[in-house]
Amino acid sequence: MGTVLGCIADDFTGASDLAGLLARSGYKVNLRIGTPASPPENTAAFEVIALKSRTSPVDQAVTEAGAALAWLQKAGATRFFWKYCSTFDSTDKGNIGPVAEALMADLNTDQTIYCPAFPENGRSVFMGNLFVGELPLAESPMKDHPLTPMRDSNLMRLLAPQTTRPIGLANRHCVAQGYNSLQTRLNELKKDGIAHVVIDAVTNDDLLTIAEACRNMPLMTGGSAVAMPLPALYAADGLLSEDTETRSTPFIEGGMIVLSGSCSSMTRKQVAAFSRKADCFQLSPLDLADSGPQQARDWLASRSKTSTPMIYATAEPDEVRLAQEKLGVEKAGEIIESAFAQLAIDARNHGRRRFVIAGGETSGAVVKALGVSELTIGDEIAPGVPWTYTTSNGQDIALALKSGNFGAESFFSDAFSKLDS
Ligand SMILES: Nc1ncnc2c1ncn2[C@@H]1O[C@H](COP(=O)(O)OP(=O)(O)OP(=O)(O)O)[C@@H](O)[C@H]1O
Ligand SMILES: O=C(O)[C@@H](O)C(=O)CO
Repeated sequence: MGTVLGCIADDFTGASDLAGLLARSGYKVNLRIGTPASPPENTAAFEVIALKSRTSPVDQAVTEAGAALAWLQKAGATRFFWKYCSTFDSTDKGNIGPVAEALMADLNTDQTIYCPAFPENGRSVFMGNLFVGELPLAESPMKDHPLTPMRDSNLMRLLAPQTTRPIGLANRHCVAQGYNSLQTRLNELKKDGIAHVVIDAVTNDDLLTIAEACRNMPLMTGGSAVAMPLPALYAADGLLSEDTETRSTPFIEGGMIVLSGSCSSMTRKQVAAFSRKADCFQLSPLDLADSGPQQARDWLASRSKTSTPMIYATAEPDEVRLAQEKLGVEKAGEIIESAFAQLAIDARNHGRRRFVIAGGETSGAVVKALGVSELTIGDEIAPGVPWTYTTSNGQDIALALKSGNFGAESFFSDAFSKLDS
């Protein structure tokens, strides 16, 4: 039996989040960085391809997703999952809708679902509105995101400028009545020509109902949590030939480092907490634009191999706005990401082997720079953030790719303690 579920994620932290949640089932999950150039081999029942396309131009994101789909189809998959952020990170020119429509066309299917809910991380959807904790998305710190400020909480309205076909809702009352009620609602909406169905979910039980009702759709879309029940459902359907496996966590020796390019409110707290015990260097986009990353590189080179330094660009919203006004939004992001890419290579060349990276775009820049093509999923540090293992330049390394808003305040220390336990 080949791949049962083929997943395409729009960023690297999102891909490791999804792979980690699927891996909770014990079934093998492969996490590929970008679409492999060679035909599928050593495939798993669950394949996840990480793209760095969240903020790419639409045409590029659609082309990259199409190539990932074609590879996953060659691997044998007939069901697909399009993973985006649990806070629906996108703009009016965003890629969530266009990629979904392109995948639907390739798969010749008339309907898909949208469910970014992730109850373990406080994301819920009610009457089509996304909440972060108790706050509507547009009132949460996501309103100040550097690249995708979220200023509306209603998923139907957010999707409208990104799609060409009708959008509808299957609300919580329907989901709470269970699988049959949801299937009936989806069929009614399909008869009415509704291609894009936002589905409410507040609890993991809601997500189970949704996964049960949608598990055989050619395309599901959402955050990672709605995919989490799928392995057990496919196993019950007799679709999985292999047994579950116990994961072994390799011991990676060598120095540690934290690289943080996320400016989310949780990352800001994590950086503040870790800076009380770590040796730190703050990257300034304006200084980088003037004189490049040499100062940071020299600072890193002079750290003791046994210390755990943290380099961060993480800043308060006002500081971010100031840099963006001076440099432009894209340029500010790019300058920082390319500095992190260089610093990650330096860190590896200095013998550092255990990396905690905060932020999806930041993780994308670092993982690409380290020349990684695949990640093995290890133990979860916090919901949606597993340790992952790979090789870079012939060296075994461990990487934790932390989504901006995930993890407790003590996450960076928690991550390293987990490796030693
Ligand atoms: N001080 C700063 N000024 C301007 N831009 C910044 C600053 N610090 C970081 N950035 C940029 O902001 C973006 C943050 O995005 P990133 O995806 O890394 O974090 P995130 O969105 O919080 O994480 P996730 O996508 O996992 O939720 C990056 O492009 C980064 O380079
Ligand atoms: O869904 C989430 O919140 C994360 O996996 C993510 O996509 C962060 O970039």
